[in-house]
Amino acid sequence: MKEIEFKNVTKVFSNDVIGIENVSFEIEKGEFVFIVGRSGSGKSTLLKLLSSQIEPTSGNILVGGIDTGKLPDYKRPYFRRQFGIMERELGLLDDRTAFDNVSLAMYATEQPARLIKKRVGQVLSTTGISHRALAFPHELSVGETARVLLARALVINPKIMIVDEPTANLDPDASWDLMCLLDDLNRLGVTMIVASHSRELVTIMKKRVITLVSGVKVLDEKHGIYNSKAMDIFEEKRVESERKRNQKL
Ligand SMILES: Nc1ncnc2c1ncn2[C@@H]1O[C@H](COP(=O)(O)OP(=O)(O)OP(=O)(O)O)[C@@H](O)[C@H]1O
Repeated sequence: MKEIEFKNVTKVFSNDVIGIENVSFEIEKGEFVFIVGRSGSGKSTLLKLLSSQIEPTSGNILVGGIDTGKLPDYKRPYFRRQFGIMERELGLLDDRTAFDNVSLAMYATEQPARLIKKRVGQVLSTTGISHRALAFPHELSVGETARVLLARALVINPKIMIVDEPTANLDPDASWDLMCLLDDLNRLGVTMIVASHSRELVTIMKKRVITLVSGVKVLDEKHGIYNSKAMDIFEEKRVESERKRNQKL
């Protein structure tokens, strides 16, 4: 079943910078998809469009068959609850423990305190960080922080996980453990969309890989790899056609 559809989606920011250009793809329920590309290629823009944190300039984004552009404002908060978002920009609150940081994400769901406590305990255990539940963010290692961020994204029981650079700044062992955790969650049925710079991990995982070059989707492979050669070729072609365009002007 199609869970996500991007139809000719373009995002141009207010300064005329193109985030992504004419991108189309479909993602099935329960898929694991990597979004790869060099810095500035549009990975975060794509993820933010998907979770309705920003609006497309043109094109359509459908989630569960619903066109997000046609969603009335009053339905948006409920709509967003189907996404668990793990982004470093959405950091932890310094003056709250790991446990409280994760609990806060559940307050909007208006569940009783007893249930929130139970659910947070479960999720901290799933992400392997319950032993640090009472630690404050400055007392956590980078790897532990990543696990708390993951727990916070998971606690609302999302259908779709949007994960931006989960292994940034992690050592190889911690990166691998975290990737395996994402894989385990995916096997439980959560659709997983992960932007990553990690050449080795993307290649080892053998998942679907969507490759962006300068905001354009250039590859979409079922059991893909982090294909930096393809990125170079497409980047060269882009520069060449831009040069030709400029010469004509
Ligand atoms: N809010 C914004 N306003 C203006 N330009 C933006 C904005 N957000 C992103 N951009 C630009 O859009 C392009 C794509 O950025 P994006 O953050 O999506 O890339 P990325 O692939 O996630 O990069 P990185 O790997 O470095 O995080 C870049 O040229 C960036 O400068």
